Amino acid sequence: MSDYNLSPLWISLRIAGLATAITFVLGTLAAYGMLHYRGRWRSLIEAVLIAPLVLPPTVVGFALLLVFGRRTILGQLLASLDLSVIFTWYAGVITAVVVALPLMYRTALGSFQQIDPTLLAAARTLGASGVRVFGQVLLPLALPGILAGVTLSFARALGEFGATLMLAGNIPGRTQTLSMAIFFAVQAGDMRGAALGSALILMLSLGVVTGVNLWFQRQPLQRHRSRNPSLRVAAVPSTLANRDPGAPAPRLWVDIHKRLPHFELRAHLTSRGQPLGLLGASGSGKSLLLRCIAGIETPDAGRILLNDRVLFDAEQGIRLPSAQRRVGVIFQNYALFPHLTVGQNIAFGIPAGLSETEKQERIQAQLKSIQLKGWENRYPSELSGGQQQRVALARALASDPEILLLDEPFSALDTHLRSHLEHQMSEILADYKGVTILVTHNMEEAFRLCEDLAVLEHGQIVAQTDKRRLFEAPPCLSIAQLTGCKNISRAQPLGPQWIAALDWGCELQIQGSRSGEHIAIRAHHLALRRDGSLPNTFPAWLVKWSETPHRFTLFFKLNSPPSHSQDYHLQAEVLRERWQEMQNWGSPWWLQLDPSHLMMF
Ligand SMILES: Nc1ncnc2c1ncn2[C@@H]1O[C@H](COP(=O)(O)OP(=O)(O)OP(=O)(O)O)[C@@H](O)[C@H]1O
Repeated sequence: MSDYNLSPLWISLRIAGLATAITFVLGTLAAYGMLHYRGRWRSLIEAVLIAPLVLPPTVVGFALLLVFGRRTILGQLLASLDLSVIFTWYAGVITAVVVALPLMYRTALGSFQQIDPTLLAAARTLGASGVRVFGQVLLPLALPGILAGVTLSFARALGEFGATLMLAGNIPGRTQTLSMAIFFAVQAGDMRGAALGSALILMLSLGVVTGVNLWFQRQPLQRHRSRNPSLRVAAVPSTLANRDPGAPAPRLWVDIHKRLPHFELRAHLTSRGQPLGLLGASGSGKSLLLRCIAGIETPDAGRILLNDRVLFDAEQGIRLPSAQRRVGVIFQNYALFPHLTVGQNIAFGIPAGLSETEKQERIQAQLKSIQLKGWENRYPSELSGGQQQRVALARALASDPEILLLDEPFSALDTHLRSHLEHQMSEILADYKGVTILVTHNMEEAFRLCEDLAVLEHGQIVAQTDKRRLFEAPPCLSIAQLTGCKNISRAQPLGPQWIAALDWGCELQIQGSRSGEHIAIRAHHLALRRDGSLPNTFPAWLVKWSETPHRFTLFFKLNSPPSHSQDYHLQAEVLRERWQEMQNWGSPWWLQLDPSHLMMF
């Protein structure tokens, strides 16, 4: 070993080291650029970036000679500056970058694509610029893939032979790398030299790969230990402080149109400062509407106004980016940054310009308000679903948003936690003075948390009104169903104030002059009587029942006994205690459809 010329080793390390650094920068930037680029040149650009991986090294070398050769334009330009690339170690760096770049690019792109896009959207809604999203969210989350790319690039650069030989030549002591030294040692019959060179390359490549793997295996532990920010614990007032009580109520005005390949959203919505519940069947466009308001999606036409600001105006070409909209979004999966602690997650959205002390005060105030004081150094993976939801709420509120968009925030929680967190949420929302929109499937939840309700159906807002009004007088059949009405029958007019309920097999007296094709009554409005003396009262046979801890749902058939378990007309809901009294009355019961509770559609 002592007489082995080590210059190829140093040249290889110098070339591979510099090439890896350049490849890392170019590869990750190219991957970031291509992550969002959907233009028509995408396939061609990808093909060019990947080509060196699939082309023979001699072809790559020849192509580089055509670019950097002494007779080319670039070569002559360099010569006029007394510079030359070919037959220098820089040529080795250039070829190593070209052949390693596809590996770095592909691995980085693959890692970026694995990252939940909601995390990036969340970062943008919290006011982060593109550079910050890249540096603080995308890059750290893609770190395993990026490191794999760096390792592969280093190994590839270290082993590059054919293209380097063509561009840099084999000049001992200047451009001769280990790979070349091995090749020429074999040619010269120096098997011992070739074996030593090969062993060096093997040790270097395996050493780097193993070293990176070992470092990375220790990483989760290191993260939890070393990244604990020195968050100062101090008793501070809540930052959810009420805004000026005399301030005008916050307002949102939305009138937008967005066309997707299989869906069209045409939504007109206003919010007058009270929490607004957004109801609608699955796929009706609720999340899409929120994403348009947050600036994650861009409508094709229309306007979005928030207080005195225009967030979007297609005609005037105004498209305020998410980061400038001052929206706080609670995503369905909460979208907490997994590589940041609870404290760092909350700090992410705090507007720039505050001093470190003010920042810490705001974090502590948020932690206090969500009852997670002392949890600032935990990672999201160490929290329960309910705790994650609260951190997401605190993170959104810490960014001081003018509007809070909550996309089914309780959907991932069990019933007990749901009601507990709903209570906490209602207290926080009561203090929050911005616009709130809550998307939910749960009618009762919407009723408890919101004052106004809007209903979205097939991409259109079909109703927006005070919650009580929506339940008492649903404007259409689908809203009656959506708000929990279980008894619906086709209707046929019989005369003034009389209709035939075709599916219930009875004739009913109705109030006023309302007409329609359907008649409906809510299950809790059906009344059980001892006799048929009141209007719209019919003999009813009990077909079956289902029970919850406090209520019974009773399935009745009117006017004749049932023939099977599906042979029923109406569902009535009664409290358990009341049913225990009534069940002794004996069959048939008398069921009253009070005219004042009948709804026509
Ligand atoms: N990026 C997209 N590209 C194409 N179609 C989309 C896209 N985003 C949403 N859609 C379609 O738009 C419609 C509305 O989706 P959206 O997620 O808003 O529904 P939703 O009412 O929130 O449903 P859920 O209650 O199930 O979450 C769906 O039919 C969906 O397939």
